[in-house]
Amino acid sequence: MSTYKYATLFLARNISVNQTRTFFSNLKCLDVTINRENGVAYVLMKHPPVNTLNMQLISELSLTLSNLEKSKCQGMILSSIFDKVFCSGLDLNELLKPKPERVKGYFSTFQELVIQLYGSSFPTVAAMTGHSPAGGCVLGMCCEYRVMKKNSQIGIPGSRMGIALPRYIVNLMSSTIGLRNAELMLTKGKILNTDEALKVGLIDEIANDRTDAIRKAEDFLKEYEMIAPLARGITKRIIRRSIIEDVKMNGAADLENFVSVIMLPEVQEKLDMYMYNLKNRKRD
Ligand SMILES: CCCCCCCCCCCC/C=C/CC(=O)SCCNC(=O)CCNC(=O)[C@H](O)C(C)(C)COP(=O)(O)OP(=O)(O)OC[C@H]1O[C@@H](n2cnc3c(N)ncnc32)[C@H](O)[C@@H]1OP(=O)(O)O
Repeated sequence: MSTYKYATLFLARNISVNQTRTFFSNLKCLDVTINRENGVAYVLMKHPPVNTLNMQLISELSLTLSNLEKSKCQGMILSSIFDKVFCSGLDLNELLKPKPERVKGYFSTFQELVIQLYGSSFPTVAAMTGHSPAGGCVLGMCCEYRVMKKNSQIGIPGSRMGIALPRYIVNLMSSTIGLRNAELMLTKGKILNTDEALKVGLIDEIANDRTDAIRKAEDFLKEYEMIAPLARGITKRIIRRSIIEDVKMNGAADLENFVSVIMLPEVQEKLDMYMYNLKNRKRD
């Protein structure tokens, strides 16, 4: 991200550039900055054009989370440098005509990222600056609070593509919006607009634009300033334990099962068609 863009991002919220420090400078798909005053980390995805979760972005997110845990950061805002898209989900190129070992490694790295983000000790907010389909929705659900820019879309279209989602994703959705809403949403592979997402509780607030999304995310984190981090972290882990333990127990079997489904000719055909439609659809 250019210095100008940084300056506008922080000055818009009365934080001087001097109050921030770049946490890592050698990441290709992320900008990670920490506000020295309050210890909040800004993790901004910057993998053009639409933050597709390729192996590099997933690995950098994972590395960053490990380092933030070690650095005792006080909170994290996960966002995107792009105004229209938060994250376009998993890289469909990884799912098309895949080699079994490669695709297994890919899903297992994503699964580890989900556990890491969902189980992080510090508070997390997703400032979703735009569309958040599938894997983008999953990243958001792993955070404790979600702010999404108006006129965006969010959801997981797995069923529409003939793919049953792994159990940990279904559990994550159920714990976010309740069993009934999760059933309706996931069995239909439904994508919601911002208002619908707010109504079912998939997001917590709507933002007018990117700056507003970041400001609302900061306001959420501010509420924790007077709360003891240890007590907060332990409570979060207790609440989140069942999903994390379930992934640890059943994640490997889920993965095997899921990979064999992805390799089925009929699923590959659907994915191929999906990709074709994506490349050839009318842009708005
Ligand atoms: C969907 C279920 C699959 C099941 C897999 C299960 C995995 C299990 C574990 C995880 C569970 C959670 C599920 C995750 C699954 C996924 O994440 S699969 C990916 C699903 N994502 C999508 O369907 C999003 C598709 N993209 C869009 O709808 C749009 O791109 C956008 C709304 C995000 C942005 O629109 P716009 O700004 O108009 O950009 P585009 O011109 O469409 O895109 C630019 C460019 O990027 C390519 N692209 C977009 N998304 C992806 C992607 N996910 N993978 C690969 N490539 C992608 C797009 O084709 C364009 O390329 P060209 O410029 O045409 O070459």
